[in-house]
Amino acid sequence: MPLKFNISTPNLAKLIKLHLGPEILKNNNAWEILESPLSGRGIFAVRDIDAGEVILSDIALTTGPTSTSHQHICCVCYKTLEDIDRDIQCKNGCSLPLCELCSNGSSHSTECELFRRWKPKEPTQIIPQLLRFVSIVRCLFLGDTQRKLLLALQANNDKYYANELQKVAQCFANFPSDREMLEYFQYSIAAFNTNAFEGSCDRQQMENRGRVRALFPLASLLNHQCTPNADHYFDSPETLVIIATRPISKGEEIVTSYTKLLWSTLMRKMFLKMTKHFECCCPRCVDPSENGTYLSALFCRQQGCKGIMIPVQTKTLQPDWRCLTCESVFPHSKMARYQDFALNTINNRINACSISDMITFINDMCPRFCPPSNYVLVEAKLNVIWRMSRATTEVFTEEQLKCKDRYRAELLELLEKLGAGECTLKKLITEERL
Ligand SMILES: C[S@@+](CC[C@H](N)C(=O)[O-])C[C@H]1O[C@@H](n2cnc3c(N)ncnc32)[C@H](O)[C@@H]1O
Repeated sequence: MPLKFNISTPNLAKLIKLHLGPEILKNNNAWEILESPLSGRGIFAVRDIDAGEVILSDIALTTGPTSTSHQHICCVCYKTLEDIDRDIQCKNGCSLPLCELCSNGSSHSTECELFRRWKPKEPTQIIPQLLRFVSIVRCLFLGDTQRKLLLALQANNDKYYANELQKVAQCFANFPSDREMLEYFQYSIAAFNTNAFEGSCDRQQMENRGRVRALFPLASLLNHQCTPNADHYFDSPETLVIIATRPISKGEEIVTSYTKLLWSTLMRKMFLKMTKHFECCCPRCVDPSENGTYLSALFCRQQGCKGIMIPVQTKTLQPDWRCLTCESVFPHSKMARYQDFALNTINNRINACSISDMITFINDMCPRFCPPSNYVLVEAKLNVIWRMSRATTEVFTEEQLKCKDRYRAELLELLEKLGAGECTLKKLITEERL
């Protein structure tokens, strides 16, 4: 089969239904695949859908561990491997982390054999690039329908994806040089980077599972909007569920966000351009006030002025900035330096401070150099709520608990202004399951 499978949209829909099978399709019929005015193919509602309703469930083509987990997980069942000092690598010498149960099962044997044949140069180390490559190697083992689906997905061309394969090749003494196989890997890397979902597959935090990276043929057709009408969660490592965050009318395109909801417009634009190769022109992106949230805002650089500055043009990545009070205009280069300063100062603290120092820093220091609406400060507050809801031994003062409640109320108000509806972030903040 040639690399890249050209298929009409109706035939792609048939193939996806074949992949999902009748049992899964039974309660999975609120959607259809059509050409999208946003880009290529998209998913559309065939009936009115309520907020909170499940729109669709999708079954992965392949899954694998992510490279960024702070704790090692089994690369087959994704359960966290408790004691990192214990021998957690595959007993047969492929170098991948594996739990006791999966090391005795058969699911890992084919990829294990390949890894051993390619000879990892550092077999006693767990190398992040190789963890990320597991999901790509598994594309070799797809059945006919699943392979056709993989090759029918959009796969953006990017020189960094070639680097990704090169870096993997350098980790092995005997990596294949066969052109067909390398092209298949290259294509699979591009398809993953364009379409894959990453997330925790332990929604209830009961199974002790880590983060997974997976490619879903139907959910890969979801286009992006910065204020989306749908969100997702992993029901298991192989199952992705898409839910409506607000009521969706029959005929409306179902869209998710590829970025974090609380990022500023410039941050989202840069991320989408660099990683997904498009410029978003949704209503949120063209509103300089960012739905009245002023997530980009920085203090005016004019001496004596206490106003806030926002980017004035919405189409460029290097806009001029204008003060809403004194109307001074500053070039992006100057404001970008100032934004970087705020970002680095706050992020350095996030990584190094205790929770109580972080609260003091947010309340007493940040207002001197960063408007409260700026997305970096918003993310810092989110981080405090997250750490406080996870802390099991620390005892907080009444004052600190009040701060947490205030941050929560501010964040919920922000999500309301953005029209984010019943999104996963709102649920996590409300239920303190961040
Ligand atoms: C996950 S795919 C979405 C499905 C894709 N439309 C297709 O036909 O397979 C992601 C790609 O779709 C395109 N895309 C998604 N949302 C878009 C939007 N709002 N505006 C322009 N292009 C978009 C971009 O090229 C992006 O890299």
